Amino acid sequence: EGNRGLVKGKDLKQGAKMRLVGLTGGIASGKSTVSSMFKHNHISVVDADIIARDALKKNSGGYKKVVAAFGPDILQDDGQVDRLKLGRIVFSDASKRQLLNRLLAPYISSGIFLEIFKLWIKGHKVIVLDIPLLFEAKMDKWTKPIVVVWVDPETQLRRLMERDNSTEEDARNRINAQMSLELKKSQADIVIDNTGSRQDLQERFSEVLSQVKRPLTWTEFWLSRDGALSALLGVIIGVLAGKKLFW
Ligand SMILES: CC(C)(COP(=O)(O)OP(=O)(O)OC[C@H]1O[C@@H](n2cnc3c(N)ncnc32)[C@H](O)[C@@H]1O)[C@@H](O)C(=O)NCCC(=O)NCCS
Ligand SMILES: Nc1ncnc2c1ncn2[C@@H]1O[C@H](COP(=O)(O)OP(=O)(O)OP(=O)(O)O)[C@@H](O)[C@H]1O
Repeated sequence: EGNRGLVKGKDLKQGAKMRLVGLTGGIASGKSTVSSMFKHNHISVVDADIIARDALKKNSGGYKKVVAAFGPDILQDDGQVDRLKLGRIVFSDASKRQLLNRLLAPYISSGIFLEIFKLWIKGHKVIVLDIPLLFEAKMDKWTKPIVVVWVDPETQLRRLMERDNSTEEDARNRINAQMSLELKKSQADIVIDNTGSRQDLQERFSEVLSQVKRPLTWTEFWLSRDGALSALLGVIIGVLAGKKLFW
């Protein structure tokens, strides 16, 4: 067993296990909506978009790399990154997007692992990872089950344009910057179809919640204390070595 010798007793062994639930989908498919439902049910969520935002904060390591690569044109008067402007650039040009992903990847992945580590230290056993690019960044191998929030393409485009008040062209560019939602759906353990009403979503969510909260099994033992520690060390060493781990 993964945690033999480190903890004694059945309850403590259970306590050493951890379930990392992957939550992903397409842009505007409803991940944040589902993620707040998890939070309302006292399940902790690590939000990759927030970590990515921190990675671009003024004078952070990621900020310096991105400004050096993209030039001061992407800055506002106050020196912060103009996210709308940078978004227009990277969502209409695949090579620039790859460049941005490559520059930010080490900060985002280490930020995600740090958050997981903090929650794990506090004894959280079920942690939801809300990561839009879970598959693209190959982080799906860390998570089980993988929950994909799906919507039909017309609904996705309409909700995206309404939410961001964007043109159809900008919205389509953003959708096309991601792996197709159909492909993500085919790789999911659990699919949440969010094409219907919010009420429909709430009902489907309740079913998913009970699946996510079912007792932890020994198939999850590799994420025990030993497993988590070695994974974390691996990531830290990888990041320090400057390896391209996820992109
Ligand atoms: C380009 C940026 C500045 C645009 O900022 P903006 O505030 O307009 O959008 P926001 O960050 O809220 O992202 C909205 C959605 O866009 C999608 N998205 C963001 N980055 C990417 C990307 N590199 N590739 C594909 N889709 C992306 C996600 O679905 C995300 O939920 C920003 O998205 C960014 O820094 N992206 C690179 C970092 C990244 O990969 N983030 C995704 C987290 S895993
Ligand atoms: N079932 C629903 N009915 C109507 N509107 C919905 C439904 N679910 C979500 N929405 C709305 O659709 C938009 C997209 O949802 P949300 O922001 O949760 O998507 P997201 O997947 O987190 O997007 P992103 O990838 O950009 O972070 C929001 O404006 C949200 O309020």
